[in-house]
Amino acid sequence: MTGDARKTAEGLAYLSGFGNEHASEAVPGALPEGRNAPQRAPLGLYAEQLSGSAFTEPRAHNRRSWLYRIRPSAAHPAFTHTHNGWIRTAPFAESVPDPNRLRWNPLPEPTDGTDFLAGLWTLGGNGDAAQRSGMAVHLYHANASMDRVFSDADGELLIVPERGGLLLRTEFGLLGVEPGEVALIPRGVRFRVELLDAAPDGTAAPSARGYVCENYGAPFRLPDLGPIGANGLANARDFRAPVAAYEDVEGPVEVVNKFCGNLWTATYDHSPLDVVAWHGNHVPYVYDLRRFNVIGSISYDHPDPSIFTVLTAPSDTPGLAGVDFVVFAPRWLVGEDTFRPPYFHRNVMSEYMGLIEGAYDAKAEGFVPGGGSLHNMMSAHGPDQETFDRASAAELRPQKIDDGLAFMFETRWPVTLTQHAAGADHLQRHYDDVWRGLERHFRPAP
Ligand SMILES: O=C(O)Cc1cc(O)ccc1O
Ligand SMILES: [Fe+2]
Repeated sequence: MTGDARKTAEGLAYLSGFGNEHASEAVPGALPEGRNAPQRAPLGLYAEQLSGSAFTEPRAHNRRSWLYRIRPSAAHPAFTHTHNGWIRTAPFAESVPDPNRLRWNPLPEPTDGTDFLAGLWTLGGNGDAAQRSGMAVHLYHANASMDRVFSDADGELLIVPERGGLLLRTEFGLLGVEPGEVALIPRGVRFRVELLDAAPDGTAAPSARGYVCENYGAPFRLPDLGPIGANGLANARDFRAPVAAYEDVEGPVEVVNKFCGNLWTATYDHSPLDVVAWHGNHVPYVYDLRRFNVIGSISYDHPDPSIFTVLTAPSDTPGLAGVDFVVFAPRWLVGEDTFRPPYFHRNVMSEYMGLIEGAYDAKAEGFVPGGGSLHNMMSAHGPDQETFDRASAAELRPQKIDDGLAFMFETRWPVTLTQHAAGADHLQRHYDDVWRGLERHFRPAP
């Protein structure tokens, strides 16, 4: 069930644009013309709608796709409850919400035969999946491709690889996603995660690793640009959706469905990745973070990191995100008479940060690729002592920050940890010490 022997993202075709009404057919004539549900769909296919928003939501936010498939999704046996592995779901009540600054090293290497789903490890989250609000932070590590198929009724999945490329076989077609890129699987869309080859000779990467934001709330969208104008930040045309590609497989296929926090499994007698044509706007996509158009201060002061928002999942309160996905991409710093790294701060929003490669400009050491930090609501944080000392004394020439790629999931509610994250061996025990050496410099008299 894992398809081609060699797994590479080369040569995959894509459709360009964010939120578009895309249309694609893997077989000419598979997509009906002029209507969604003809009496008999072309080529003997079944027509089916997948709704990602209520039917009646405003047109600008309405999301649905029409799928033309070999079998309707309804043709499946009953799901039975299975074990949840390391996956947990909001509401999170396993641990006492922690006001401390917390930082983790990367997950340990997975045991042999760990696929993406078995290697999905929930750090924590907020809200309530059944109420369709809030989010969860997960990490993953995997050294095997999935044979099974997964779908998440609880939310959309923003996948942020840190190590190893992934091939996502979805109902809508194939997406390749490498470290430095992100992929989004919309709520309810079925997919399988396979590991891309690390080398052209077909050698698979020893393991893949990364982060996942599970967004239970309103789907991620591009932020408004306000006075920035019509262009900039993540440009819509750089988002890529797959072209239709289908599996025509008869035989047992395990399908795992995450529903209100639990995993349910059923063995289908065919592959549900059997969509021959589709059209609509509830679609998976990939985005290369290096395409992000970074906008910042060209005069003085360090702007708030909202300027680096790639995608925002709005709440019911204007300007208040359920979760923002923010990237700290390569950029020039030119601020005059300015402390250039991130400032000291306390924030009503809660900040989970991860590192895709290199280093992050607020932390001299200890924040490593594959690791992560959590600065919950109002916890005091900012540059570590070494960064503060260096930046306070630095000569303010134009400076290129191009030695790392960090990101943040910034959310409106505190993140409560799972028990396994709160007690993890890879939780750093002395993170507070990075701010310990910040001495007083106050001199009341000049
Ligand atoms: O805490 C962090 O490193 C993230 C962050 C970056 C920044 O440039 C300003 C504020 C902020 O929370
Ligand atoms: Fe912060």
